[in-house]
Amino acid sequence: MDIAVQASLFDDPTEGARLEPLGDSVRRRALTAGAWIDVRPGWLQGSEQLFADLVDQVPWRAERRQMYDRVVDVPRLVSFYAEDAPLPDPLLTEAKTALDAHYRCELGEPFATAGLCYYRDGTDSVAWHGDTIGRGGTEDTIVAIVSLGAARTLALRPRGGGASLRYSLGHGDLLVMGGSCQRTWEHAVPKSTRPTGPRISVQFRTRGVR
Ligand SMILES: O=C(O)CCC(=O)C(=O)O
Ligand SMILES: [Fe+2]
Repeated sequence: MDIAVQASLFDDPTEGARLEPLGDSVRRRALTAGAWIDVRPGWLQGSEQLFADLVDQVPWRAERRQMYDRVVDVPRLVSFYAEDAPLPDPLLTEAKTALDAHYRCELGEPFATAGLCYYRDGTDSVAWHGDTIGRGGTEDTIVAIVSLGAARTLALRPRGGGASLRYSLGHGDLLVMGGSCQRTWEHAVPKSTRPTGPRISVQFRTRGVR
């Protein structure tokens, strides 16, 4: 291929999105109580156009969510893709396939659903919670999060108190919560007072975990 043509292919944001191999590029951090976090920065490369397509094409809706004993408004937009629902972009299907291959032995089942969240700016957020609706409240599970767009903080803290951890996630980063993380730890995306660009997070979960 002509070098000029090749260069223009790489420059074209619509052609750019691709997944790096996972393999041993994933770093695990053991938390307390059998919880763990895997991190793979920059897993999804060149996702600018994918981000713009998802903003335009996903049927976003406002969220209300059960938080402890109440149903509250959550300041962000969401869209849920149930098991077998076609995902809004083939790259997300590819991501699910790669995560299935990487976690299948440990997880014992495939990822089934995809929850998409759209944080329009720093005032959008999600409060401290675990994904405990369904099996995540009683069993170990794995929730894999791919982050697109501007970086936001994902904070984690042990239930019952203790120091929190903060990860800056955007631009194709992968963070995976595993083991007892949903029931022994909580996570949140805090509001940001700094000017903050939009972020989309894609959470892959197993059947019966929300
Ligand atoms: O935006 C994120 O990365 C986290 C989203 C989340 O925790 C949830 O929707 O349950
Ligand atoms: Fe969550």
